[in-house]
Amino acid sequence: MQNINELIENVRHNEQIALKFFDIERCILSIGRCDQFVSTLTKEVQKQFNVPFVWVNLISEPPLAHLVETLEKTIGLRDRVLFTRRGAMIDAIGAGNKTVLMNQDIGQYWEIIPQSYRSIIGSVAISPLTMDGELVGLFCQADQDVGRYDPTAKDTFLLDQLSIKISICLSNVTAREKLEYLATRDPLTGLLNRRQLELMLEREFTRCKSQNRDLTAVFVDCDAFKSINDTLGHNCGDEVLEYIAKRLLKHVYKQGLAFRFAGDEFVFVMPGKSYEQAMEVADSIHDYLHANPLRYKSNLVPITVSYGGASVLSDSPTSYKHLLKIADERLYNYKNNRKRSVPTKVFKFLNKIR
Ligand SMILES: Nc1nc2c(ncn2[C@@H]2O[C@H](COP(=O)(O)OP(=O)(O)OP(=O)(O)O)[C@@H](O)[C@H]2O)c(=O)[nH]1
Repeated sequence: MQNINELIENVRHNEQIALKFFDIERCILSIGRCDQFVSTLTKEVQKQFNVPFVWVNLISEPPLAHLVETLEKTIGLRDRVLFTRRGAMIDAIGAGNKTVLMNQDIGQYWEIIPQSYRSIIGSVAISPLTMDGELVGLFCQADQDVGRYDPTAKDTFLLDQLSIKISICLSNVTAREKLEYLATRDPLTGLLNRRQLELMLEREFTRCKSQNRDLTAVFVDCDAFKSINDTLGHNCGDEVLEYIAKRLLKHVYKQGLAFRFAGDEFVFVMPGKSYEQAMEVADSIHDYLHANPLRYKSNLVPITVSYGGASVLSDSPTSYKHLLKIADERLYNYKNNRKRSVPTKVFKFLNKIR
């Protein structure tokens, strides 16, 4: 008789858990952004099951590589998401792709645990997150109490069910983000595309004008790019564009955004920065490229760029398109003035290997 009561009690308990799973799934199923997904998932599980520490580990390679930038930039996700080697994940859960419970020697798996939790947690449940059968992450729940996720006493069936649901939702959000990434980025350099430049500039231009705040846009164009293509080939040309794009990102990072405008033309935009401040950044990009030729096969390809900028406060443009037009004209003037001087280094090099 007691067994039947126990059985009924178990069924009730499982039904309650299934309802909680349903609530969690309902909250995360239609989320389109990975930062909201991680934030909502971890908070919902904390709330529904009263778990003090919940976080996910994700790989930083495909198919999740495009999520890294957003997730690392989101301040509220500190301790909620870690980018971890797949090897470290396999070390923790083995090859079985099943939930593992631990309350001893947790320290040896430090790579998969946020630093601030390492000395506090007494037990942890680690569940695999998979996409197309491949391990891509771990869903982790932990408590100070060593008995909460005791490997000798607990069945992991329900936790495995939860991790399957989370894996399906992760696949959905990843696919949505991938589509958005492809629609907003230049496929060669990974920089934001021209459409995004126009959307961002239109928004920021209105905001800066109304707040009497500065905003500077700078065109950057590779010198003699056609000759690089013609002499060393299209692949080399592609590498030059990628090299310039990386440099732009490095110098503009945290102060603004960089875009591929068209062909060998790039634009960076710095809200809140004056013309002089943005020009200093352009100078430093130019100087770096000038001093560091690109290594392509057995060649060191010299690269120089021309640039021209315009800003809201010093040029008083009437629209964001006008701002871009002024910057483009300055680039054109700069290029024409320099044509006879600096790029000679590039031409000399190209003539030598022709
Ligand atoms: N490799 C490569 N070439 C491209 C790409 N997009 C455009 N191009 C080429 O870039 C070249 C741009 O030529 P131009 O606008 O004359 O530029 P340039 O030779 O740098 O001339 P100046 O700007 O006057 O110094 C064209 O030959 C395009 O075919 C690309 O994605 N990859």
